[in-house]
Amino acid sequence: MSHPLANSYMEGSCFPTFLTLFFQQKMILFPNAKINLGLNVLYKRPDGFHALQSCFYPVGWADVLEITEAESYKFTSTGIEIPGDPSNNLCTKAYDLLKKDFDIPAVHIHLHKIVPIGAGLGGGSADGAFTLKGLNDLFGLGLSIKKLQTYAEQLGSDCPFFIENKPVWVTGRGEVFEPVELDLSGKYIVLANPGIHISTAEAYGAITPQEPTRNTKKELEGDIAHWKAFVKNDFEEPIAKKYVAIQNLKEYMYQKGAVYASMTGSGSTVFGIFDEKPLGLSFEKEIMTWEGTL
Ligand SMILES: C[C@@](CO)(OP(=O)(O)O)[C@H](O)COP(=O)(O)OP(=O)(O)OC[C@H]1O[C@@H](n2ccc(N)nc2=O)[C@H](O)[C@@H]1O
Ligand SMILES: Nc1ncnc2c1ncn2[C@@H]1O[C@H](COP(=O)(O)OP(=O)(O)O)[C@@H](O)[C@H]1O
Repeated sequence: MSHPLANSYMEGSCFPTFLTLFFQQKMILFPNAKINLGLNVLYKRPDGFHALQSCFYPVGWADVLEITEAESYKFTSTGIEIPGDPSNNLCTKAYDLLKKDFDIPAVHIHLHKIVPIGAGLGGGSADGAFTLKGLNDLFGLGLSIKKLQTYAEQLGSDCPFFIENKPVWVTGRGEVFEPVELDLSGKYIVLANPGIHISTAEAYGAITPQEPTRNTKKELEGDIAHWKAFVKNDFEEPIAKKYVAIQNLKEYMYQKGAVYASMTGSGSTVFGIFDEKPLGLSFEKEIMTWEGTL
C-alpha cells in the first residue's frame, strides 16, 4: 500500500495542463516533515559523514511551496524566517542542480515556511526534494525516482528519502533504503518543538558513534509496546542533557499516555505516538506543535 503522503504533490495540487496554455505554468506542493523511529549512529566514515540506521517516517507537518514560471529566477519566503542567504536555500540549490543539466525556464519559487528549522524534522531537505519533484513534473523532464534520488543526494543526506516519501529503513549516510514492515496507520502523533535550533553538524560532533547491541529494525517490526525499552535515538541523551526542555517534553508525552516518545533526528523536536488523540494537552506558548494521525 502506498503511504498517503507519497507523491502528494500529484494529487490535485497542480493546475491541469490545458490551463497552462493560457496561464503561466504553476505548481503548489506541500513538503512535509519526517520523524526518525530509532536512530543509531555507527561510525564516522572516511568521507566525514556518519553511517547510520533509522526508520524515516513521513508526518503531515508541512510547508507550502509554489513554483511559477517567470522571466527571471527569484526565491522568496514568508512564515518562519530561514537563517542564511536565500541563494543557499535548498530550493534554489535544487533549481540550480537541474538547470545545469536541463534547459528549463526561469521560475519564481515562493516558500511559506511552517515546519520548525534545525528541528530534526528534515524540513529544509523536504523543500529541496519537493523542488526537484516539482520541476521534474512541471517541465516534463521524465526523471525516474532513482535519478531524482541521485540529484537529491547532492543536496543533503536526508533529501533522497523525500522523493518517495514513504516509511523506509534507512542506512548509508541516509540514502540507502529497504522496506520496513511497520504500519502505524490510525495511531495519533503529537510533535512538540521547544524552539531550540540544533545544528546537525554540531550534533554529530557531540556523540560517540557505536555499533548497536540490538536489531532496531526487528524491534520496530515487533510490538510497539516494547519500543520504549529498546528503540533509541543516539542523539537524544547528549542533546537532552544540554536542553532540559527536551527531556521534559518527552516525560510529558508519556504522562499523557504515549505508547512511545522520543526526540527526532538531531533534535530538538520531540514526538509522542498515542493509540488515540490525547485529551487536555497543554504546552508553553513558545512551543510549536502539530498533531494528527499517522
Ligand atoms: C540527523 C539526521 C537524521 O535523519 O536528520 P536531522 O536531524 O538533520 O533532521 C540526518 O542524518 C541529517 O541529514 P542532513 O540534515 O541532510 O545532513 P547534511 O546536510 O547532509 O549534512 C550536514 C552535516 O551533518 C553531518 N552528517 C550528516 C549526515 C550523516 N549521515 N553524517 C554526518 O556526519 C556532517 O557533518 C554534515 O556536514
Ligand atoms: N528551505 C529551507 N528550510 C529550512 N532550512 C533551510 C532551507 N534551506 C536551507 N536551509 C538551511 O538548513 C538548516 C537546517 O535545515 P532543517 O531541514 O530545518 O534542519 P533539520 O534537518 O534539523 O530539521 C537551516 O539552518 C538553514 O540554514
